[in-house]
Amino acid sequence: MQLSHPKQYLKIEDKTVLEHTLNKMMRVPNVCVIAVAVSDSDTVFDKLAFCSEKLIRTSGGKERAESVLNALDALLEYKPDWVLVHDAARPLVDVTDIENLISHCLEAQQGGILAAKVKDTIKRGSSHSSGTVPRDDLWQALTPQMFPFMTLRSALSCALQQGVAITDEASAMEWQQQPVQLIPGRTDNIKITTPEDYDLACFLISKQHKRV
Ligand SMILES: Nc1ccn([C@@H]2O[C@H](COP(=O)(O)OP(=O)(O)OP(=O)(O)O)[C@@H](O)[C@H]2O)c(=O)n1
Ligand SMILES: C[C@](O)(CO)[C@H](O)COP(=O)(O)O
Repeated sequence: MQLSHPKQYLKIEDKTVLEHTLNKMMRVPNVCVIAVAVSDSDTVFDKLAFCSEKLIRTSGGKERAESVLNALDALLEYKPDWVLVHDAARPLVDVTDIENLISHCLEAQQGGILAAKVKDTIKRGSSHSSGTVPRDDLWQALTPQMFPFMTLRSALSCALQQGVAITDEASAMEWQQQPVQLIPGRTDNIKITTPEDYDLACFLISKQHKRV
């Protein structure tokens, strides 16, 4: 985003991206505790006006997987059976989608992720296309991603120790041959990565607020 401050503190309407995201997670009845991985040098988080005893602050890591592992370590004392991992940069997530993910995982007793079927024609190449990729079984991984707590912790910890590339929790579970259900989620659950995503997120949040 080429910003001077972390993108989770960009304002959308009267709140930061992070507050919008956390408000969504706090509305999910099954969520008992939320660990937020925040850089140790961050001075903004503690000034945000969250009034929830559900929230705990943990240290962020250099990579996403390290942040997640730190957060899982902080949750150990609560002895959770399951955990949902969500990107701060996805404030548009739909609470009904999260509840649907939770139901599927609990019913099947298997982990799963919100995901969206790829709907565009996909090309392979750098400056020129070297071909079109069949997309019948291609999905875009979204978050939250929900897994049995101890299995995820051990998969992430082994993957980090062995230098395996982990861009989401599902990749650590796949590497350990653990099942990952693909649960269709709304495609407007976008990750704010570029300035265009931010503009779209502002528009979508105002639309969501008009619906509620
Ligand atoms: N060291 C890191 C990096 C990322 N994340 C989390 O991973 C999510 C997805 O990462 P992404 O936003 O794609 O990556 P960043 O490195 O945060 O951002 P950017 O690509 O815009 O630089 C973020 O919302 C954040 O919640 C994290 O916890 N710790
Ligand atoms: C978890 C994720 O948002 C799923 O789409 C994504 O993998 C985050 O990874 P990034 O490499 O930080 O974009």
